[in-house]
Amino acid sequence: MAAGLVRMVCGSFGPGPGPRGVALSSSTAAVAKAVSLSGLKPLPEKVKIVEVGPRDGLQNEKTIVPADVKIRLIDMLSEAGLPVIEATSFVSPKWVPQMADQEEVMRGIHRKPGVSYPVLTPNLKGYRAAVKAGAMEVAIFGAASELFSKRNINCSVEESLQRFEEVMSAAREEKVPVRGYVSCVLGCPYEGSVSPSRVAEVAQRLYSMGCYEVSLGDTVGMGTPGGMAAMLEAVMREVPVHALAVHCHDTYGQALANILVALQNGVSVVDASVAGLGGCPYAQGASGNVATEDVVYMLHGLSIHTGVDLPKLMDAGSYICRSLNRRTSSKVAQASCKL
Ligand SMILES: CC(C)(COP(=O)([O-])OP(=O)([O-])OC[C@H]1O[C@@H](n2cnc3c(N)ncnc32)[C@H](O)[C@@H]1OP(=O)([O-])[O-])[C@@H](O)C(=O)NCCC(=O)NCCSC(=O)C[C@@](C)(O)CC(=O)[O-]
Repeated sequence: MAAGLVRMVCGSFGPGPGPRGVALSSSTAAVAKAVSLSGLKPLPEKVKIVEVGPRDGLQNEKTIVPADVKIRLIDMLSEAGLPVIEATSFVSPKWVPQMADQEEVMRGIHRKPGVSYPVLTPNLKGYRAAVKAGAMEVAIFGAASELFSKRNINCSVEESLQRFEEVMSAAREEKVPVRGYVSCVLGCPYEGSVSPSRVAEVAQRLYSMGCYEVSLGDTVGMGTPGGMAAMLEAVMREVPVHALAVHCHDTYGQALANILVALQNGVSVVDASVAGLGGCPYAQGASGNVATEDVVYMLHGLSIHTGVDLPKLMDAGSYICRSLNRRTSSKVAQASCKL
């Protein structure tokens, strides 16, 4: 594209000056009025974004990303105002070699006060190693699909819940907060459709064993807004909405629409991955998570507070894309000509 045309395209952001200039919409009152006129249900005033790029985003990279790059990425994300950054996972290095440097990463990050750095732990061995490495919060990860559970953590859903009980009991004693994931909430790459009642059952088990939050993962990004609404209706009968998060991959381009439906249902915690990095090693064909930049852009456009500085976030996205020699998957970053 000719340089002049690039400038023209990058300069055309409608009412406000675009992501680099913060003001995306005319005013909070105007947005609130427009939202209510459009018949949308009231949206939360604030959303907590859980940044999963350093873990979910990088775990599937074939070439090992040096620990110092991961550390710099995490530090840039905390500087951008992300309140929760999933830093790494304490899983078997034979299963996920990319996360084998977890101790070095945990040692190297500059912990910003007020920011949480949870890590994935599939079992007690992972939990113990995580705490030893300085983790102050962990996440356990189950699934609503038997076949996915088997491929991902080599056990049935029921066996996984028993392993998680062991983690929970150690975490309770040591006062370590635990987040829970349910994968395949809107479909499974191996089993196809997954019933909302099964998702609700697994979510309820995680919540009742003590997870302070349960993140509902559309692992392969096959869900659509109708499916999200039906699944949430079932889950919200078992788990209070304040304890729910959504974790949407964007394989079919449905992630933002699905997130909006979740917000309309009262969910106020959204997982996302900078630059849209990622994919699950045990979910063939899954693309990355929804890009954090795109989520922030949508939320700020709806006058929803996130505490995230979008230009700084885009710098973090540029940094990791340059390091991986990869084009960003964030539409907002692409439109802003960051890469
Ligand atoms: C769970 C296991 C370990 C079971 O794997 P296994 O082979 O059944 O485990 P095992 O207990 O039989 O042990 C086998 C070996 O692994 C070791 N081991 C055992 N546990 C650990 C541990 N914690 N850390 C390090 N090493 C461990 C253990 O010590 C032993 O070592 P060996 O004697 O052979 O040298 C394995 O299946 C695993 O590590 N899976 C991880 C898979 C993974 O990380 N998947 C991606 C994350 S999930 C995801 O992305 C979805 C999510 C969360 O984002 C939400 C969504 O999108 O839906």
